[in-house]
Amino acid sequence: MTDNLAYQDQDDEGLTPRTSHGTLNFSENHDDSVYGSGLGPLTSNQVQQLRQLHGPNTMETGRKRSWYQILFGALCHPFNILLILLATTSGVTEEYKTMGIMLFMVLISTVLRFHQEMKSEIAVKGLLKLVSNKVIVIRKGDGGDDGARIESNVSSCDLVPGDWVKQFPGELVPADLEIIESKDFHVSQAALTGEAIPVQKYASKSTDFYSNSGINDADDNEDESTAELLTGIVTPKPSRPILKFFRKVFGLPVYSEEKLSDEEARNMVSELDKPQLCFMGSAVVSGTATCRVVSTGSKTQFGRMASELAKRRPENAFQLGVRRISWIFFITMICLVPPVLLLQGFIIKDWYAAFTFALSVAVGLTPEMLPMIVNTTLAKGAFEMSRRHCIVKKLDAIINMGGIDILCTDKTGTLTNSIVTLHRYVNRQGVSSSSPLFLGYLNAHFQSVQQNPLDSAIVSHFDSAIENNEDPVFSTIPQKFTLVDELPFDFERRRISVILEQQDKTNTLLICKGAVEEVISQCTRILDDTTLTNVYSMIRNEVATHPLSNSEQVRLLRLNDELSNDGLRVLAVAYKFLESSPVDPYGIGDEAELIFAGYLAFLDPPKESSKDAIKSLLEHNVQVKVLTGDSPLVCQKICREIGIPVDVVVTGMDLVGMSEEQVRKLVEDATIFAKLTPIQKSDVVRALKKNGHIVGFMGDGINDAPALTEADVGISVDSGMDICKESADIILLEKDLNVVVDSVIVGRMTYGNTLKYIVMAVSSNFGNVFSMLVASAWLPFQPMGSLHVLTQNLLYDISQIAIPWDHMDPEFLMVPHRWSMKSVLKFMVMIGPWSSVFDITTFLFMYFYFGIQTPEDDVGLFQSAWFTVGLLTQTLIVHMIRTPKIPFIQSWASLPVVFMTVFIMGVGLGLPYVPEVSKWLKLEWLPWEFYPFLLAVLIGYCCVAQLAKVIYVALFKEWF
Ligand SMILES: Nc1ncnc2c1ncn2[C@@H]1O[C@H](COP(=O)(O)OP(=O)(O)OP(=O)(O)O)[C@@H](O)[C@H]1O
Ligand SMILES: [Mg+2]
Repeated sequence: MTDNLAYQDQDDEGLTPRTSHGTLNFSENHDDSVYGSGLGPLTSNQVQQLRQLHGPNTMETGRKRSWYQILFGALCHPFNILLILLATTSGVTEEYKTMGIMLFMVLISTVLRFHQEMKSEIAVKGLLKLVSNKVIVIRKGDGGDDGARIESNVSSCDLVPGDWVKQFPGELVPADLEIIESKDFHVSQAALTGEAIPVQKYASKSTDFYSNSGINDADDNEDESTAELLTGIVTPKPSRPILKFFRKVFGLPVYSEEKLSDEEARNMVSELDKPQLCFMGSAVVSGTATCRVVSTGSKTQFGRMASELAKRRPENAFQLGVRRISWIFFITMICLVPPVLLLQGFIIKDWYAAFTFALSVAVGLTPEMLPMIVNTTLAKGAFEMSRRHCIVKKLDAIINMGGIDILCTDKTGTLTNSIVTLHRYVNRQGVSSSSPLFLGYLNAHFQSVQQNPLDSAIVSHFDSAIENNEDPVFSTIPQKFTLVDELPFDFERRRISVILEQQDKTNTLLICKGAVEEVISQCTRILDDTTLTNVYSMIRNEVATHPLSNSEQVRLLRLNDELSNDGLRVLAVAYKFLESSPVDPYGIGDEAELIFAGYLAFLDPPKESSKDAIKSLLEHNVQVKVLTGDSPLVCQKICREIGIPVDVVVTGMDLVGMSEEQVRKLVEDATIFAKLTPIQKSDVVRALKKNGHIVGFMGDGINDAPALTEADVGISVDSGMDICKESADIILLEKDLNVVVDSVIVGRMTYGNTLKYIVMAVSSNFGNVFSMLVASAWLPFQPMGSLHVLTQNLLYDISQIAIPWDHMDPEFLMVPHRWSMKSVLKFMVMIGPWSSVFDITTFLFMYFYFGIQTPEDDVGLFQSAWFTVGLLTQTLIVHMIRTPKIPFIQSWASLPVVFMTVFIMGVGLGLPYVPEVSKWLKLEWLPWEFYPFLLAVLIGYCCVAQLAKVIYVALFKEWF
């Protein structure tokens, strides 16, 4: 009990008074006045009152951000802060013009980033509303406490403490729950503990007491264990308003103010171990349960841990790369500014001017637009994807999407239509027979787990058989049985059984259906179907059966192969009679010595659209591999039809016992992986990743969740299991591979535009560093005034704001791309210094041709000339670097980029001639002799840069 009380002991003052059995939290969570008189399901009135008290069952995590958080994020980037600091320094030294320009840069980068991020946030929020996790809730009807229990499907946000919910495999536990009743109920708490192995949860003795006695009684009860159970329910510290505000602004969860202490963490673990409690964020792996909600939203254990959990997410290569690049810029600046200051100070002997010059060089070397361009490009990518009905949960997943070179996918619904129909039902001889249909129907009808497409197909086929009056006995069937027990489906056994009792209590029947090998392996006899007069004779045990011989087993497997080769998905159906009141509860051990009844064969034809999508993926150099739990033959047939190569087929059995090396080799060659368990699916993805691939995984079933988490990009669909949507990075509103193709292209485009800016910034900065050092060391005057440096920088920044709206060459979009720091550095060294050659040429020209050699000469002309040359070459670099081709001849930038660059070049050329502005900026008229030189420099620069590009591509076989 002390364990649980320990972390209840804190409120704002750390002084939560305890009740006799627990703490205030207990009474807070279970306030009698609103909690209802007992612990049965709630009435709608109670639900309303509880919702007012506890709010919706949501948490302030994830990517939902309000406008001021987005604005704050856009403004408070280290580069902006640096600029604001530099601007403040300029303000202090009364350099108001410099200050104004710096603040204007901050304004542009903030406003643009804010605008694009808001736009994408609104679009994604709108789509996210369409994706909500539903849960079956049991509430009382209008008759108040006496009202009938009504089950309904509600959004998990609508749950309140006290609600009763039903839980099924694949669902996420929607709140902290206490189990009332369960069957083989296993949950994975990996999201909370990192422990992948599912744990069993069941109602404990104390819970039984609790649920039977009603909350008021429980409060008075002496039973310590009940109090212990209840005190496990956490109410976190309410945040102080001021802290709450700042946490909100910083996008941190407002409900968890501090890190858990060791003791708290220990207590939490002991909570997680309790078999009768299930926690939000866990996933139901198998079995079913009826539970009562104990805490919702931020009051759950998950809510409390969310800030800790968020930190666990590792950065991907791209995020890490951008951070490193930012550091490189920063360090370069720190290293360069002091020598520039000293050189200038000693040479021109004006320390004030040297200081302002060094300051503006610092600004010039800061890629202040980097965060704006990266985030705007990503946000724009997310917006583009949202237009294709594709929700990006994590922004950087877009970049990974562009890098995918292998797409693994499940089969049903992705490659095939999700509409499965029951096509044939045959006996051991392959002849149509009602017995497998009849047994299959009972199995599908009585199982409590939500039906999958195969079960739905059986039920709807059976219903239409009743409608068509195919067999009059059919219509009376469900009423003749009651469900006694059930052995739920799992992906290891690949079978599901129900145990039914005939209402006249004559027989107890186990009906098993599942994957062919897995069912036949449990059969010892086979139904002699020829003696069947009507299906009742079978369940009355009036039909002959005979032992299943080895040769007959082989024949059955051959029949399965024949059906599978026709593209049919086959399930085997078997049954047996059981003792009606066994000593031990029914269990998986009862699935033995079964009587084989026949096959059900389903039609699940390939999707028309997937053929084009596969072709397009292959054209875009994305290999497609199918990872399925289904049989290899059906999968091969479908793959052949839609154009996936089927050279090497691997099954789950092949992988068992293989070394990591062998698996890594095998996964390269094979395209079809059949009969995989969920863990094997994720093993295959991991092996591919280890081989150096960027792997996308698309799936929608509970068995796909581990692989979705493992993959670089997990893709799921709105109609998929909750756990899949939770594990995925990208959710599609329609399960269509063509949307994946579009997303890959958007990803590559986004990556290209981001990288374009990064390599432009690194290479032009690298060149500038050289030019500045040479100029400072050589010239006895400033090569450019600080105001010139800043204005040039500002104009250059403006010319680049259209980059997120640029396009990439079609060739670039045809291949996957991945972040490589090495490439960026190579680029910087190989391409960067060329601009310095032309800067130094300009110095020489001004020095010798115009004779500007001492501070007494026309320094203003020198500065104006370098201002113009620097601005024009820098702006041209946008066109040079965006493509490995010849700009304007082989490849054009998008209209916004062309417009912005031409506009800025025009402004640069015109500025010296605008009377007031040129005076303000200290720019001078340039004589006509300068212009032929300028033209020669620009042409020379383009030629040299093009040559450098050709050499670079020839050497490294890549262009970023
Ligand atoms: N409702 C069911 N009843 C009995 N057996 C089932 C049922 N659902 C699936 N199985 C068996 O388990 C096997 C694996 O399940 P399933 O086909 O759903 O795996 P999967 O990997 O999700 O396949 P896919 O790639 O087609 O989505 C199936 O081939 C089938 O034999
Ligand atoms: Mg599936």
